[in-house]
Amino acid sequence: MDETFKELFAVIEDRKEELPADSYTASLFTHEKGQNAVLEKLGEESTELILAAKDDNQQEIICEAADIVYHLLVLLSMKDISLEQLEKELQSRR
Ligand SMILES: N=c1c2ncn([C@@H]3O[C@H](COP(=O)(O)OP(=O)(O)OP(=O)(O)O)[C@@H](O)[C@H]3O)c2ncn1[C@@H]1O[C@H](COP(=O)(O)O)[C@@H](O)[C@H]1O
Repeated sequence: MDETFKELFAVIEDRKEELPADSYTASLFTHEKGQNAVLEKLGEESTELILAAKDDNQQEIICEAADIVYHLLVLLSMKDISLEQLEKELQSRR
């Protein structure tokens, strides 16, 4: 799992750098709404996650959780926050 997060974050960082035209991730970095594009997505996906949980729909919960993790990593990258910084914060709470 650790590797999956690192690999996904590395792809997101690459997309931020290279901005390929066919990349959804790149489109979030160049969106006319600015950071609001990813913030709105996080809001929408959070609502969808809540609804999936209320419905006790395990598969839907997994999908929405994955959407949130992906968009969260995009937001961290947008704000120049590293995975190590997130890890450090989580470890400080142990
Ligand atoms: N993990 C993800 C990921 N999760 C969700 N999404 C996208 O997030 C978008 C929003 O999800 P929604 O549920 O709102 O779907 P939608 O109805 O199509 O939304 P709209 O875009 O139309 O508003 C969808 O277009 C999904 O494809 C993702 N897009 C990319 N990744 C990862 O990022 C990598 C790079 O992707 P590209 O940037 O597209 O090359 C991929 O290999 C994946 O590993």
